[in-house]
Amino acid sequence: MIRVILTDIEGTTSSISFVHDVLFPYAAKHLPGFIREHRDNPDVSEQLDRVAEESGADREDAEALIETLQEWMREDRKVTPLKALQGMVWEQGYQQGELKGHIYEDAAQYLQQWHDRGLRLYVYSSGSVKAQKLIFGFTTAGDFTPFFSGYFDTRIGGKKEPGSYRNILDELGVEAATILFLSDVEAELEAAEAAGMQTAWLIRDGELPETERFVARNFAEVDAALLQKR
Ligand SMILES: CSCCC(=O)C(=O)COP(=O)(O)O
Ligand SMILES: [Mg+2]
Repeated sequence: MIRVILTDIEGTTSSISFVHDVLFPYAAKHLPGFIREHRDNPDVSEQLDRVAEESGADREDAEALIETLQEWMREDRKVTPLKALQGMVWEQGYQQGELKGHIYEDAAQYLQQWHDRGLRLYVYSSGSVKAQKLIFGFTTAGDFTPFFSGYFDTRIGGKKEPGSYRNILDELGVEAATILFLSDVEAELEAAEAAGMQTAWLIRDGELPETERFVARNFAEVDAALLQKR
């Protein structure tokens, strides 16, 4: 029986377009100025140490670090220090009212319903935990953070690695088969299944793939097929 929902964000609860056409350009525009202004802040400085370690760029050369980060953004690299810094930049945007998180209507409706029906809800995204709390805290449909019991990001491991899902299982202390992982990326579903979790593949647009895997267009279909038996 499914007791826990673990959900991806981009392409699952929220549109790919919001992340790629709004959030990522916002970070690309504001990150250089943010780093120049806040490079001595301990949280920023810690992430810049990690950018230098990971890239081999000179830690003392802020412009070289910024160029590395811009390159990682162009390549959509899911690197923890980039994701942490993007979250800090987006925080300013959400707080100033320049950003509002996108959430699909069906996701909004069922996240609330599943919470109210006693399911425990968790997020697992490549976006940092800060970024996850922001997108769900400042959505166009209100604050969804009260529905979530916890958040996981790349600090627990990459989303295509079975070990990351085993780490999440250790943290949650529940049987793998009681967790339903929702994602739009098949390689992530394969990794979660290798750890014993149940999965649903969200295909929001375009043709449905030929697959043995459970596929849904939206959260209503997930609910009807997998969660009504509870
Ligand atoms: C937390 S919103 C920004 C999401 C993000 O930065 C990203 O790279 C998308 O990752 P996901 O694992 O949600 O597909
Ligand atoms: Mg996704």
